[in-house]
Amino acid sequence: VVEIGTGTGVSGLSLLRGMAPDGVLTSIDVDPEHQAVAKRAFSDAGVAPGRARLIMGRGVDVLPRLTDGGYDLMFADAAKADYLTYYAQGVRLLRPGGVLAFDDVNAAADPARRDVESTALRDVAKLVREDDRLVPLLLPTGDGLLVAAKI
Ligand SMILES: C[S@@+](CC[C@H](N)C(=O)[O-])C[C@H]1O[C@@H](n2cnc3c(N)ncnc32)[C@H](O)[C@@H]1O
Repeated sequence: VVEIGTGTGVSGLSLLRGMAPDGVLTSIDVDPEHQAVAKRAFSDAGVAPGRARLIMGRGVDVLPRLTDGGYDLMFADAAKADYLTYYAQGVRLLRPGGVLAFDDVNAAADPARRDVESTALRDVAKLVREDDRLVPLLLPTGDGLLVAAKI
């Protein structure tokens, strides 16, 4: 699994709990303090050190360095304005059958919102919907989780 937006590790712990026992979480965040808190949360929860690979940096800079087809799931919960890059990189990173997940997409549902983040979220939702390589699904959880399986 690759995650963009480690935060304090709440989503990372859920992802780790849902993964195979030997599954590895690669989690990216620009903020070293957030990653330090997440690292502690993982260790307090008994996660073996080798199962969580925390990479500090911007998603747009780190994702291109990761291996093609090497991941089962990508979870995006970081810079909304960069979601277009997360989408393009995510399709490359997933193996067939893998899943892309974008958090907070309904935050941009109002077309009157024209800020960079809202526009990027709407653009990603449209691209995912129209992408023949993906089967999308919008889950009404929180601010909306856009999920798409790669076929
Ligand atoms: C909403 S929080 C993530 C919460 C986390 N996924 C969870 O549920 O526990 C967003 C995180 O994205 C990080 N972030 C912001 N811009 C980023 C960027 N350009 N690249 C990577 N991480 C970024 C922030 O430092 C913050 O920790």
